[in-house]
Amino acid sequence: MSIKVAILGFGTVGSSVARILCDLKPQGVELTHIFNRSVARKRAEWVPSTVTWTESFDEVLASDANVIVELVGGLDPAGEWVRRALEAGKSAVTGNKKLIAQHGVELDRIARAHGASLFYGAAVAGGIPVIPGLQHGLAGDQVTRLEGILNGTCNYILSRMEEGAQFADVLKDAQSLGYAEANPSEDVDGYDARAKLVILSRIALRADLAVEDIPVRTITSIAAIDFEYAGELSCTIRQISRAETRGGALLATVGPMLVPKNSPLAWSRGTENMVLVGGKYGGDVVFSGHGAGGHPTAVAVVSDLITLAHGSGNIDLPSRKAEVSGEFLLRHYIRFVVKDRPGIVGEIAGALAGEQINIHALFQRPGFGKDSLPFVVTVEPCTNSALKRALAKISSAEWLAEPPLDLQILEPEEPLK
Ligand SMILES: NC(=O)C1=CN([C@@H]2O[C@H](COP(=O)(O)OP(=O)(O)OC[C@H]3O[C@@H](n4cnc5c(N)ncnc54)[C@H](OP(=O)(O)O)[C@@H]3O)[C@@H](O)[C@H]2O)C=CC1
Ligand SMILES: N[C@@H](CC=O)C(=O)O
Repeated sequence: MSIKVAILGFGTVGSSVARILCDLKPQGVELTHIFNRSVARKRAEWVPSTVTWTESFDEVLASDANVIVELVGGLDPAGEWVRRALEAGKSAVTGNKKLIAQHGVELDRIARAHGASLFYGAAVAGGIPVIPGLQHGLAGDQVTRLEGILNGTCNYILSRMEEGAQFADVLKDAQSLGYAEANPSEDVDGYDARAKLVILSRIALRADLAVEDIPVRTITSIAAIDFEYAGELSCTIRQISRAETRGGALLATVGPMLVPKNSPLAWSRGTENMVLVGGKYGGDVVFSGHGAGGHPTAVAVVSDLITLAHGSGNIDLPSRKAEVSGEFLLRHYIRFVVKDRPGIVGEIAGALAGEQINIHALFQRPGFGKDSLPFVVTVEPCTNSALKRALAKISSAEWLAEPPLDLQILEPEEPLK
């Protein structure tokens, strides 16, 4: 089978897809159209003259291109364009995790109803073949657990902060290198990773989760001092996404966590992503590689195009709607910054004891002024809600110089009692 391809969106990923198609010329894949707003400024001399540059989606829809590659991003108007293309019987390939997390099930239904296919291998973990790996390679297992690093921008920021860089500087670098989303809050506040976790949960756990049900935490509250205290616990800090089935329940969460330095997750640097998949029959499988950036992501898009050109469709793995709980039972790291005076630790211990939460350790580095003194309390495994109630009891204490930072510590979880 031969496919004619129209790329929608000639930005970081779209231009890399065009570049790879022009360089590799994969058999049966012909680039025919490039669509972008104000397209004249996008023209590149390395694109063959046979390719039509256009600002009109209707022109693409009316053309003989039978596959659209949506790399515009966001829900609107990109979602409407994908829907209209599928309804016209054209297949679609996209890297748009926001769209697939929220409307993937419905778009897949539309594709099947019109004899088309919908591929989104680039939507999770950039160039790492985790989606085809789950859809094909692990379809024969019963996956019960997903855990990993799903956002390259956060990993880039946190691994650079670990080396001493400042948050604002590294975020700027991530934006200029094309890793960050158009609105970087999607990355640093956890929404991008959450959308990816929803997609992976659908494929691997066969659970259809509502995006907004998964608790997310921002990485913007992490400070240099947290890497120092994390180091004293033989840990570093990474944005971790987790989902697992436990009994009848589904637990899921996204946010910065303390990761033991001997965990493979701690070794990931820069834009590397890593996904650990736990299967009932096959045990653990790890996927890793570059999760952001034009070329790695474009590899996933071009691989989807080659799969389509070979006439292969997706395996239908039905998912069921599932309710989410964020109540993992884990140790926590709590960093306080206080206006120092006697009795503070006693008040904290009292608030924790009121929720049956036991202190595990207490760290206080010398060398800080009394007006803004950071110290850390770690606690034995407890749920988020119990800890939240305990911290609420001291939230208006006059000695708090800033709200406490609470991070889960990633380690094998104690069995639920
Ligand atoms: N960058 C990455 O590392 C990865 C990105 N993705 C996903 O891939 C998609 C594209 O990302 P990326 O290439 O980084 O984004 P960019 O912002 O670099 O590219 C988007 C392109 O779409 C164009 N565009 C935006 N809105 C419109 C519109 N309304 N009409 C016509 N053209 C429009 C933009 O034009 P203009 O230049 O005028 O803004 C730009 O050329 C997103 O869904 C993203 O989440 C997935 C994995 C990794
Ligand atoms: N902004 C995203 C890009 C890839 O999905 C990220 O940083 O991971």
